[in-house]
Amino acid sequence: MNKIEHIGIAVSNLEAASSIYQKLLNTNVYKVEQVASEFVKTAFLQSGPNKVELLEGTSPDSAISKFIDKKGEGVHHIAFEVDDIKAEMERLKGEGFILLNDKPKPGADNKLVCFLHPKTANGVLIELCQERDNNYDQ
Ligand SMILES: CC[C@H](C(=O)O)C(=O)SCCNC(=O)CCNC(=O)[C@H](O)C(C)(C)COP(=O)(O)OP(=O)(O)OC[C@H]1O[C@@H](n2cnc3c(N)ncnc32)[C@H](O)[C@@H]1OP(=O)(O)O
Ligand SMILES: [Co+2]
Repeated sequence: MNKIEHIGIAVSNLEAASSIYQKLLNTNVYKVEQVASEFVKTAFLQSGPNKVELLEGTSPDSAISKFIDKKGEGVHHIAFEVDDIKAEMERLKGEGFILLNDKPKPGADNKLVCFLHPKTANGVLIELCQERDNNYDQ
C-alpha cells in the first residue's frame, strides 16, 4: 500500500461542491468524469499531494445516493494507491478483509479499483487504486 490516492466525498450537487472545493483548495477541478458502472459523476481536484474526488450519484441505486440518503453528504471513502492491485487483493483477502469485487474493476481517473467492506476496516470504506496501463489484462 503506497500513499493515499484520494479522499472520496459524497455530494448531492457536483457543481455546487466543486465551486466550494475550488475555493477551499485554491485550485480548479482538473477532471470531471462519469463512471456509468458505478452510477457516479466525479470531479477531481489536487493541491500538492492531496487529491479530492467529489462524487454525485447518477441513480437512486448508486452507492453514493444511498450513502447520502442514509448519512448525508460527507467523507465517503479513502483510496490507497497500490502497485499491484491483484496481489494486494489476494493479500488482504488472506488477512480477512471482505473484498466487494472479486476482480479489479475500472475506476475514474484512469485507475483499476477494488473496494473493501467498511465493516472489516473499522467502519471506513477503503478503495485500492492501481494506475490502469494500456496492456492490463482484465
Ligand atoms: C469507481 C469510481 C470512483 C473511483 O474512485 O474510481 C469511486 O470511488 S466510486 C465510489 C462509489 N462506489 C462504491 O462505494 C462501491 C463500493 N461500495 C459498496 O459496495 C456499498 O456502498 C457498500 C457495500 C459499502 C454499502 O452497501 P449498501 O449501501 O447497499 O448497504 P448498507 O446501506 O446496508 O450499508 C451496509 C453498512 O455499511 C455502512 N456503509 C455504507 N457505505 C459506507 C461508507 N461509505 N463508509 C462507511 N460505512 C458505510 C452502512 O452504514 C451500513 O452500516 P450499518 O452499521 O449496517 O448500518
Ligand atoms: Co474513489
